Amino acid sequence: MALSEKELIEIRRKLHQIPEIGMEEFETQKILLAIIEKFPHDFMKIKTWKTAIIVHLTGSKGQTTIGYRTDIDGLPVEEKTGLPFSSKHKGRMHACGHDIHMTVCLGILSYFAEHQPKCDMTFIFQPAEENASGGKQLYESGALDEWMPDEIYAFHDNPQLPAGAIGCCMGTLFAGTCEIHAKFIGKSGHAAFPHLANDMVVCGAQFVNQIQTIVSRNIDPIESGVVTLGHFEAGTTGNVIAGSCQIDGTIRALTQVNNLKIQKRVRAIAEGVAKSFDCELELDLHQGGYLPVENNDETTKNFISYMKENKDVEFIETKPAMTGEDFGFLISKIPGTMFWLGVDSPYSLHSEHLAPKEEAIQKGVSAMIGFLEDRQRQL
Ligand SMILES: CC(=O)N[C@@H](CCC[C@H](N)C(=O)O)C(=O)O
Repeated sequence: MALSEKELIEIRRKLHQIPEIGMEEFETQKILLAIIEKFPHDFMKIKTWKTAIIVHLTGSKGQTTIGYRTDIDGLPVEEKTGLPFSSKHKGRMHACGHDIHMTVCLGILSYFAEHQPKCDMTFIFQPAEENASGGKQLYESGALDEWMPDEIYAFHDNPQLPAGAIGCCMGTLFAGTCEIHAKFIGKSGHAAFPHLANDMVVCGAQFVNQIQTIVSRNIDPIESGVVTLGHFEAGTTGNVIAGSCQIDGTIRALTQVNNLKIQKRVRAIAEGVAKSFDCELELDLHQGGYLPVENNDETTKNFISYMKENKDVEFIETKPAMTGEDFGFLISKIPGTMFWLGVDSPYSLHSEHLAPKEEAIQKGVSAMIGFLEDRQRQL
């Protein structure tokens, strides 16, 4: 039997309690496999790659393969929702709602495992969306090759949209991102003798300030970009000059051209600051698979038109967002559509208080089963 709403909620709560960091999703994989194993296997094949699971359904007239992807990793966040089914893993939380993503994916899979699709279908449970470009790694491993989708779909939950609403737009949905890891290495010393040391707090502060000019001075104001430095660590106490400074952050831009432009400016400023402070610099700018999520024109036009016409779906045309997603890599290889599923929460993604509304799950499953059936009639 396809999973009922009650079963879906039970599964979501179970998954919510065991969040794991990217590429370490061993328990998550075990639970997912145990659930999938119970689905009918008449036309289903399963394989794993590291902590990923790939499920293939052979369609009755399978000439085209439709892909559907969920991510499965959690974040290094200490949960503070107070929910009775809060995370049991200290310092780990499904603070980006991937427990909702997995549950919706299982709901859709459970339906098609029972109702043979016309097209072949590949369901991808992908690790490490948050930290290690799991989608890119999986694609490049070749594990998808024999079941490679011709088109692919995925969603991200959105606390700002009503529970169960579907949001999407033509073109770019999410920004491309790039992690910044900068370490300035000078010389520590006594607070009273600055001339005998090389103070990396002052150096790091210069870097932070100069970085602020990139978006305001180097990016066309009609376009956009973000440079956020979320982590600054230097020194140990007030009367010791800090000998090193670690700064970490992230770049976001809606086009790859602007992303690369910002990366170039971050590098130039970091190198310039290091030179002017006569210190060493270790700089890592890491984009990995976090390319802009560029929705394909044909699949997205069709997706939006289905969702708008479906009376049971609340469809909201959204603007592009500066969130990143390594689905950007998969969608650069396979045409497809990414969309939002509303989960209505006053807290943002990555908040320790995020508590998505569970009524979104069944709504998301029903909307996607309807869409995927409609799509298969066209192919
Ligand atoms: C939806 C979401 O929140 N995605 C993450 C993706 C991480 C990107 C990468 N690790 C970075 O920090 O640049 C996001 O932070 O947008």
